[in-house]
Amino acid sequence: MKVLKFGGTSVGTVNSLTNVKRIVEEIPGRKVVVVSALGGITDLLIATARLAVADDIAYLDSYARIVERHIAVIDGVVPESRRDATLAMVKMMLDELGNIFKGVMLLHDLSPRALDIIVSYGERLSSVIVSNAIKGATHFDSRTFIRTKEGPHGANVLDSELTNRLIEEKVCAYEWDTAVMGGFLATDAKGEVTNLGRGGSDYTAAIMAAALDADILEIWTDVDGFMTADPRVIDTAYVIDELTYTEAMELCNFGAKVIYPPTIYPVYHKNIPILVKNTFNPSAPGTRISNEPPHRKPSDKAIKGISSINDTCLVTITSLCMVGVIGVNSRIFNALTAKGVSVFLVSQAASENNTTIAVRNADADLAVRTLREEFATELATGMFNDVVAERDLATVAVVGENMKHTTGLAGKLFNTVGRNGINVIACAQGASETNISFVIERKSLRKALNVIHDSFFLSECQVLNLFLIGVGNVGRSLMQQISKQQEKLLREKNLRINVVGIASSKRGVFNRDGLDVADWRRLLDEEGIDVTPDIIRREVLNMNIFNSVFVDCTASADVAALYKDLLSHNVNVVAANKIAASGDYDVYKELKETARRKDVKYLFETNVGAGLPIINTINSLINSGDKILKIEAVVSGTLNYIFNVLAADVPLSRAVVMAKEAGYTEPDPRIDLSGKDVIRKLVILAREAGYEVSQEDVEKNLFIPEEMLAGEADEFISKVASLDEEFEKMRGDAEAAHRHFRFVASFDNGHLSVGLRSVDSDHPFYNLAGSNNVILLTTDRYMEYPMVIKGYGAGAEVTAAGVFADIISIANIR
Ligand SMILES: Nc1ncnc2c1ncn2[C@@H]1O[C@H](COP(=O)(O)OP(=O)(O)O)[C@@H](O)[C@H]1O
Ligand SMILES: N[C@@H](CC(=O)OP(=O)(O)O)C(=O)O
Repeated sequence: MKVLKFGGTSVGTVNSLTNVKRIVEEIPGRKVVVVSALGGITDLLIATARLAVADDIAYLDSYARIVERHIAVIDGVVPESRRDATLAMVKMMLDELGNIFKGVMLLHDLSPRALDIIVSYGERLSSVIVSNAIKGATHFDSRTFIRTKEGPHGANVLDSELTNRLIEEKVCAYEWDTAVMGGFLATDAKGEVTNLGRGGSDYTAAIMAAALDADILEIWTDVDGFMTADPRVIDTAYVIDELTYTEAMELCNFGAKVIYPPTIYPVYHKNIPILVKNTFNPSAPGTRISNEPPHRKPSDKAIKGISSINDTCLVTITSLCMVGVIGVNSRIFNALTAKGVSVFLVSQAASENNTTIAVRNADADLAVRTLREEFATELATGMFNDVVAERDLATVAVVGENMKHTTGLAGKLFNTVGRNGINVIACAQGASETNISFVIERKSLRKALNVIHDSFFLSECQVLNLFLIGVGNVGRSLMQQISKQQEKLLREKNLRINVVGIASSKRGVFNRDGLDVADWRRLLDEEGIDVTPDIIRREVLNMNIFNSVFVDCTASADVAALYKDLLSHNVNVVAANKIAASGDYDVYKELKETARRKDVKYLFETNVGAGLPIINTINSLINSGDKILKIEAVVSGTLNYIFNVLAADVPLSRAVVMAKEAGYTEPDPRIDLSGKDVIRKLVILAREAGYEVSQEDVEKNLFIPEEMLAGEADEFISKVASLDEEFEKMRGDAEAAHRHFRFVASFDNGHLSVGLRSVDSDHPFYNLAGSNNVILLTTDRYMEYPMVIKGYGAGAEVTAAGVFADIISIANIR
């Protein structure tokens, strides 16, 4: 025999009730059907009662909605032959309910008992409707056999013995094929209406299954089964095929709403399996919960599921005198038990000098008061420190019986959350090793659940969440490359690039579910908000999303000023922007140290030589014990391009315009022409080589007079024309002598300089076409023949590719 429970989500509408009817009618033989109130009705009953007691006439509208919903489903699912009789019964109950609400309003009294009576109408009404909708069904009033008694601290608890006896008498003794009854409902020893607690219909069904020795208990809901995490929080959560009772219990106790926690015990005790099924997709296999250990496959994950509660307060009692003293914990728990405070996590270090317990926020004050009273003498003498409460926290539990076979799991877990800037405030793992629970700040809960789910369940697929700032040449190219490459990276490298923010200097669009980069222009125009760097910072930090990467493709000092805060919040930074790495030395150093301390990356490979592997190479040399002695470099693609295109018919001013049009220059070409861009790059190279240098340390032999650089960027090009003649002469002389002009950056024996040099055909810089860059590194190991790195050193495509490579290196994929 089967016991089937249909939750509020399954009996909420005509459509879902039609499915319920079909599912039940197709099952041959005897079955018990336990139903919840129509979805949302229990909450509506409570809300209506609260309006009535507050003398708020709006209760009548609320009551009218309750009436409407019930009448509508009768019209939709009860066969015509029984419709009038059902309507009459339901209307009678609804009238009673209306009178009760009126009484509550007139008396201004809503006792717990009255509220219990009011909520009972939910299941009383739904069970009458369902029993009339299903062919050949018999209705049973569960108030006549589900009995509660007073438990500790006045709570209603199931009177199992009496209930089992009454089920025998009131249900088993009768002939029926399909028994339909309301879940949740009960009566107490005095015959008053009570219930089994919110979500209690599952429990009713489990009690019935155990009492009737059913073959199976089926919990029908609106998802395909028990999932790896709450699907409303984690959109990649998926259905678990099999769970043991222990695993299900651990997950349900900790907020996995799909099954009410007390449900497991009665069926576990009788070894009756539970099957969680979807009313809206009955052919899906669902989740089977049983005693049999799941059939272990090599591909099985160590963790079966994650659940959480966001209502946590930690209460800590500390004393150096607690060490080795017997009975402190017993006093803590006895005192709390006497006051009815439920403790759901305990953590005590082996040093024994403090004990931390987790309670619900609502119990926090009582817990603190109770412990202060219990340890009043010790507190007065200063033996114990004051009892402290830390509120607004959340607890996460990761669960799985396979955890006990897996070493390094706790390490991976805490490393994963730590790298994402989530601080673990307390943790507990029982020796059964089926559950690791830990407490974090409530604001980080969503991030923690996502990052754990991502790294433990989708371990073959890693996610990077990107904020792309700057939609100039490089930013636009990067978005094109990402859009083209996204699918391939997912397919071949299991790397999911999820763009969660795009911003220009004026507009920004942010969405944690991901944005279509190919559509960036429309998104910014139609869905964007006005932004400033500070607004961008707030959007990134407030999203608080895991594995996040801030990609700066701007040339803005204000955006660069955000890095410190972002890195401190465990956001990786990839910068094409050179300002931070070449600016104030202390800032540069601090950014690198912050990244190291927070275990995130601050990468800026494209700051020198666009996509060429220069900074990574210098780092590899240094890390393997080499020493950089000398750097000679042509690192301005723009200047090299300009000197290469200069010709009798291409004067300097024209060459500058051509460089800008080809997308080689900085947004403001004066940054290139003034040598500032090369100075910055040289400083970055020397710093990465391990030297404490700044832009002021660079000897500057520039070729554009200082006064020409003042004023607006647009005027600059026309001013440059005044240099055309002089440059043409220089060019002619150089050509006659078979020499080429190069703007060279040099670091030699601690001395930094930049300047224009003419080189002859023997020099490695002589053949350097277009906008190419070249770097010569003389090191301890590359002394006689310096290492040469050469290639395209400017241009949106190669720079964006370098930025993309930095982003991908964060994921650490091969
Ligand atoms: N781990 C989980 N697996 C499946 N569902 C979950 C989980 N955690 C939370 N849920 C939520 O529980 C809901 C089902 O519970 P509930 O709304 O009480 O349904 P019912 O009315 O059928 O009893 C699902 O719609 C889902 O959003
Ligand atoms: N109707 C009750 C009992 C119940 O179990 O409902 P559901 O199965 O929809 O969670 C409640 O809302 O608490």
